[in-house]
This record gives sequence, structure tokens and C-alpha cells, in this order.
Amino acid sequence: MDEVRNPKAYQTRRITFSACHRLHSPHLSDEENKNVFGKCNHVNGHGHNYIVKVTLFGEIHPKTGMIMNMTELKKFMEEAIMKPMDHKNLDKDVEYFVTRPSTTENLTVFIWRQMKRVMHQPELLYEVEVYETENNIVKYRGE
Ligand SMILES: Nc1nc2c(c(=O)[nH]1)N=C([C@H](O)[C@H](O)COP(=O)(O)OP(=O)(O)OP(=O)(O)O)CN2
Ligand SMILES: [Zn+2]
Repeated sequence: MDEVRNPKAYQTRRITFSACHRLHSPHLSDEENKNVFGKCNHVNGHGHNYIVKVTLFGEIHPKTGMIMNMTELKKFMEEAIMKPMDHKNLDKDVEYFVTRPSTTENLTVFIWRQMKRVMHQPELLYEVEVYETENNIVKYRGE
């Protein structure tokens, strides 16, 4: 007998981009910034090869066998992530980070909002995961 409901699964695509930044909050004094962010507040800034994993959760369409075509997801990620952030100075080139520090936490929220904006079925977005270094990782699920 056929299942009544289509099975649901998680689908992830991973991309990498390079960018530079400096951890600095416009809401803190220079002294406070130094104390909070330490070496990452240095005026010269520094760079990362960020890894971003975007995960969707949804039904596997019975006719296509896909949640979303990976080629389509790739296009959305190019538009939402690569275009605004790759080879950029995050603090100067991305308006979102002019008023808030470019921490990995804030990057996940920015990417989440960007993905929601460009996806045709934004309800499929489940999680955004950003690796700033291989050891520093933040996940965001829209809460
Ligand atoms: N909560 C957060 N803390 C820190 C963030 C952040 O985004 N969220 N970011 C930084 C810096 O940007 C920094 O580049 C990372 O610092 P650090 O952990 O010192 O990393 P290393 O260069 O030593 O490399 P590892 O591979 O992680 O050892 C700091 N804090
Ligand atoms: Zn950094």
C-alpha cells in the first residue's frame, strides 16, 4: 500500500567565500571595543575563508525525487551570499554590518534573511551554519 504522506528530509548545500572584517561595535567606546574584541578589533582587520552550509527541510516530491533542485539552491546561495560577501570588506561593503559587528552570529542572521528574500519557497529554509574558522561555528534556525 502507498504511503499517504510524502517522506520529509534535510537537504544541505555548502559554499565557501573569502572576506575581511574587523570586530568593532559602534555602540561601544574604543576602549570597550578593545576589551571585548581583543586582537580581532585591530584597525588593520583580518580575513577568513568562511564556510556556509544552508539546510532545507521539506517533502521529497514524489515525481521529481527532490526537495529542491540543488542547481536552483546554488543560484539562490550565489545571489544571497556570494554576491554581497565574497571578496568584500564586510564592515564597509555590506550595509547590514555598518551598524552591527560582523560576528559569526550576525553573519548567520544576515544570511538567513538574505536566503528568505531570494528563495521561491522560503518556508523550506531550516538552518544556516557558518564556519568562521574550522573551530568557530554558529548555527541559526530563525528564532
Ligand atoms: N562569539 C564570537 N566570538 C568571536 C568571533 C565571533 O564571530 N563570535 N570572532 C572572532 C574573530 O573574528 C576571530 O577571527 C576568530 O578568533 P580566534 O578564535 O582567536 O581564532 P583564531 O584566529 O585563533 O583561529 P582558530 O582556528 O579558531 O583557532 C573572535 N571571537
Ligand atoms: Zn574574524
